[in-house]
Amino acid sequence: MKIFAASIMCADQMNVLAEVKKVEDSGCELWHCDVMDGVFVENMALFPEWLAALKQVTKLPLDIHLATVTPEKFIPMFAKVEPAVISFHIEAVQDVEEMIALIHSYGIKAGLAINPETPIEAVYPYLNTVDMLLIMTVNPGFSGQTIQPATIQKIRQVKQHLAGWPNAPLIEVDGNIYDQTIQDMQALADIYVLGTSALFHTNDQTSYKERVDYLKQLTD
Ligand SMILES: O=C(CO)[C@H](O)[C@H](O)COP(=O)(O)O
Repeated sequence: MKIFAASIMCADQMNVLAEVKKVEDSGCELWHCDVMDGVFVENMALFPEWLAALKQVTKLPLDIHLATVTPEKFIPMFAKVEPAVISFHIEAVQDVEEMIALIHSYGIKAGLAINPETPIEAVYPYLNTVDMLLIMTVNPGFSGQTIQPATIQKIRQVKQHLAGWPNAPLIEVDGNIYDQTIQDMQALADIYVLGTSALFHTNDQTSYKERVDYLKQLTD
């Protein structure tokens, strides 16, 4: 069984408490939290105090994705929120190992995020030290985009590369994840981020729990 993470930026921001309850009852096991700085991506989202407030009202752990430049500035700020994992972008740093060590120094799991255009081989030197690989299947920044199909081959390739590794990092996928793309990924990922494509702001009348139950059986 795979893990599903609900993307909090996609929730109804005027009814966050109700959304928290519905997501907690749905079988999602993580909150995916996109932090956007308006520089690395052309959008802004989430700040430490907001996530600290979320942490007060939810029992689900936080999975923070820094879609930012200078993650070395943001990691200490967001470490205070005590998330389960912080991911940063390989495209945003010179010294990847240093950033992984900085996250680990707070006792937090480290994730390495990669954009659709970056060749998957770029992450290979770090797969021994990261806990999670976040493969963006759309360009980060905005919800509601269409998957870039070539990213599915990247997931397949890294999964083959990791075959047989005893402590392989978990593979998380984010961007336009829904029935069809989950099936196209053939259960290659470990963590699926659900945003507007499958969970929030859809016209689907079924409950979040019914949707997550259905999506989970597609990953078996
Ligand atoms: O990555 C993101 C934005 O950059 C969000 O997590 C994303 O919005 C996920 O969901 P969807 O693509 O279904 O809206």
